[in-house]
Amino acid sequence: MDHAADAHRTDLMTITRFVLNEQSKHPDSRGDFTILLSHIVLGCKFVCSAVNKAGLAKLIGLAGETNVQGEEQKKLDVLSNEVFVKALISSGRTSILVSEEDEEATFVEPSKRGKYCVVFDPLDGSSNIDCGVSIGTIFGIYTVKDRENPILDDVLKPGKHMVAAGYCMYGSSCTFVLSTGSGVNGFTLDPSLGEFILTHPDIKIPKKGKIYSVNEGNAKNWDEPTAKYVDKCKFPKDGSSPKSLRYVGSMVADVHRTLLYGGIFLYPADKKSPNGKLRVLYEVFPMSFLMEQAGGQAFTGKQRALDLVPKKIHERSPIFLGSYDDVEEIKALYAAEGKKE
Ligand SMILES: O=P(O)(O)OC[C@H]1O[C@](O)(COP(=O)(O)O)[C@@H](O)[C@@H]1O
Ligand SMILES: [Mg+2]
Ligand SMILES: [Mg+2]
Repeated sequence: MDHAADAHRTDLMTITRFVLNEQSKHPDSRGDFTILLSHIVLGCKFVCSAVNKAGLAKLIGLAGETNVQGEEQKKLDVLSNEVFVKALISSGRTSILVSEEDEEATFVEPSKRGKYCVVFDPLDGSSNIDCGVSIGTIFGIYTVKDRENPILDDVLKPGKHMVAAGYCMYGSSCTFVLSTGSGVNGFTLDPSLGEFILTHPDIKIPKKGKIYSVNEGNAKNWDEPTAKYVDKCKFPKDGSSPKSLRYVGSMVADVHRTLLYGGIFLYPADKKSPNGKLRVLYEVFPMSFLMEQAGGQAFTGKQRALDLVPKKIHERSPIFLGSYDDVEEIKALYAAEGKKE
């Protein structure tokens, strides 16, 4: 690194500095959230490094092992889960953890408890892990009502009650996107500094987009409003240009592109999966929270996604999210369908 040329970079807005600035706006804050977030960020850096080395894992091992010949490698999603569970518990700021990888919620032992509950998908986009395509981590944060007595209802709450949500995308660059309920900000990892730097301040999703994103291989089983909507994207009758189709198959990557370029991401219900595929607590809610904070919308086919009240921690829901006007269109189609019934 050319230190003289890089001297000016010390005034960069790192994620820690950003969150400390936010914290200073709340005089009664004791820094618990800042500490929790720094542990999440550390987990993301660790997973980012493991993802970058994934193709070499058979040779050099993951998690810093140097000679693992003959030893079975940990799968990346299992490793990521361990990383986040440890990072979150050691923050001393959590009481309940819900991970996609664990059947049951984890209740943190009393001596390590704190005021937050974290729901997370440690590695999202599992079908893309082995071919080096973008994957990510998704998280949402609630507060616990009574720290002495955390209960499952502390996390079985509508997404609108989250105090923060975000994701980290392990792609051509490592990008961390965060909302604490007052807008959305994006940070990019500078590998030479090991710091996330604010690169996308105050992200606003375009009001209308030119891209739709869906697994069209499921079209045969879609309901009528979804089928009609996708047909309109391809054969618009109002003289506008057809939308482009982009589908990575990693929610983090598909939602990140939707957030920056505009458009709509759909994972609808179908005849085979009446509740869709994506999980309410750690996929649908955090992404819906970010979309609304960026000026977009998130809809389940029946209601505002953030109003859903989950009954189980791994519950699923159909989801349509993205640019305000594009989601308005699909809402109108579902409303018209409802009137027919
Ligand atoms: O392969 P499909 O059916 O299109 O599903 C893709 C969706 O499944 C997911 O991979 C599910 O997440 P996990 O990989 O965390 O299980 C999403 O990231 C993505 O949006
Ligand atoms: Mg996922
Ligand atoms: Mg996952």
